[in-house]
Amino acid sequence: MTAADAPGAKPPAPAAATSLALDRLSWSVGGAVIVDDVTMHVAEGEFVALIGPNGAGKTSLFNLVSGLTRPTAGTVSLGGADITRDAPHKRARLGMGRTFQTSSVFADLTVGANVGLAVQARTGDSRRFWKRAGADGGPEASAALDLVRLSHRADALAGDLSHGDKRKLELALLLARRPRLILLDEPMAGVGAGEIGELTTVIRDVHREQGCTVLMVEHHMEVLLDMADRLAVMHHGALLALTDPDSAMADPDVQAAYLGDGA
Ligand SMILES: Nc1ncnc2c1ncn2[C@@H]1O[C@H](COP(=O)(O)OP(=O)(O)OP(=O)(O)O)[C@@H](O)[C@H]1O
Repeated sequence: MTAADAPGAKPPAPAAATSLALDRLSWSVGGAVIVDDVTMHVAEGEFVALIGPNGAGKTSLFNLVSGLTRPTAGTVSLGGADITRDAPHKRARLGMGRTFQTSSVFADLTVGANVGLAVQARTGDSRRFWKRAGADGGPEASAALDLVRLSHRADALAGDLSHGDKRKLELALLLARRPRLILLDEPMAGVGAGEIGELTTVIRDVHREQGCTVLMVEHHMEVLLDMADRLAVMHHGALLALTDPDSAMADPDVQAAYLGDGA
């Protein structure tokens, strides 16, 4: 009898199912290989940060994941379903949500109405939205605003928000669509130093409380180290490392890539 067979022994924890799977993914333009044979599996609920020097191919890989561009080779799967040929809106319906480096909020609407519209876009219930939009966009919008710590700004015009608060609003817009997988494209870009700490906390709360999978591109290394389960390090279009943050930062190849002599 092994220890695992002993009476009262706990069964081994089941391995988490794969959320996002990229298999041998490549993308070439005009003869240049921009994404080079990337294989990466992200588990349900995992937080993976995609890092790498400028021009490494991070945004290009994001575009392949979200469907903005089609790979020249390889596959993208979500929850086991092959979505390689699916358009971005179909991926969104399957539970993939993405923020962009440029803001996508309606500047002339209130914060609450922006989130209310996102809820309505999911439920398709325009009557319910317009009935409640005047107040705060409805209870689901309020819950999303609470989670991103923006409830106190529900009546403000979205265009009047600081960069950091706009990023929180974009997260609330994503949450309203109830994604299984969130793609965050440089959420700290343009955000003032004083707002980075709170935005980091909000992203961490969203990940923990919603239990969704997160893939995030970010240059601010200091926020990633205690946030991400694993770092995926890209260099010259290829995946150089995919491991826990400490191991990734200690990897000589990763250090060389950041110093510019890792070619
Ligand atoms: N449509 C395109 N046509 C030609 N080259 C492209 C195209 N898109 C990206 N590239 C090139 O591919 C490389 C990777 O670009 P990408 O934007 O994916 O890198 P990145 O890692 O996101 O960089 P950064 O950190 O600076 O945002 C760059 O050399 C870029 O010039």
